[in-house]
Amino acid sequence: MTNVETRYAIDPETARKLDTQGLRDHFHASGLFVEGEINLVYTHYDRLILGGAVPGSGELVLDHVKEAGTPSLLDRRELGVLNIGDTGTVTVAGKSHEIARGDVLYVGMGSGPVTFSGPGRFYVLSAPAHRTCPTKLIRAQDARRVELGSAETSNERVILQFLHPEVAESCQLLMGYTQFAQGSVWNTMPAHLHDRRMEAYLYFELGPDQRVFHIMGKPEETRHLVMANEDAVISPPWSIHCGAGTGAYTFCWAMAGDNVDFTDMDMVAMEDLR
Ligand SMILES: O=C(O)C(=O)C[C@H](O)C(=O)CO
Ligand SMILES: [Zn+2]
Repeated sequence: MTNVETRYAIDPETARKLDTQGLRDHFHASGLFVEGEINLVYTHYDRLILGGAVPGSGELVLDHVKEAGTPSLLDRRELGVLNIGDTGTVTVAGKSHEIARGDVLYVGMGSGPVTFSGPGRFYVLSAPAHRTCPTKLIRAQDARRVELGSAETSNERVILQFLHPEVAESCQLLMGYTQFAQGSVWNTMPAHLHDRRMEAYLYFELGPDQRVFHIMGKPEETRHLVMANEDAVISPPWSIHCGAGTGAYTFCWAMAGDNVDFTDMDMVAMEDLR
């Protein structure tokens, strides 16, 4: 079963007038990971699709998605898959890939239906593509590592880059996840903007009684969204995206838009935040 929810893009002036539920309706997504289901959110920000596939004891096939307007989803799109569960299998074009927790599979445009099986919990991300790049499994140990932050500012962390020009070629998708040193809770602080690219975050490995306070909005007009384990947030191109956890967590970031330049960021000065 594949369920799809559409989220339309809204401008910052509209967003600043929203109450808590309004913000959640537009930017927050929960319940993506349900056994026996593929649950997708189709956002009109750069037409990124994000979602979860949890096959359990059966098999799930990602194929026709009406919202994409093509017979098969990947006819005009590329796909990234991160496994946040136990080792599972993703089969593409007759080839099965064993994906361990923390590995990422890139699937190129035109690959046809994608089949999920085994005890994995698969986070899927798809963006429109204009050419085929090779399907590639990237193990966690082969990701590009960027160490940032410090214990003094509670933001010591390592960014693991999987869909990045130096690791695996893609058309639009950039993707990876960020892990924290023990005791560090702040992600993406100091904050930044990149109006040329939207971003989506999935928070995971968060305890059931813990939450991440995800901060969004224009730097001079911030709001927060309270995120539980396996909740996702859509970050519009005009918004900062950062957060602090009440406990340990990991988050997957993914971007689509004008370029695949991870360092294309406009830093926001602390004194400009409101
Ligand atoms: O911890 C961080 O900082 C990040 O992971 C930043 C995101 O990857 C990002 O916002 C990239 O634009
Ligand atoms: Zn960013």
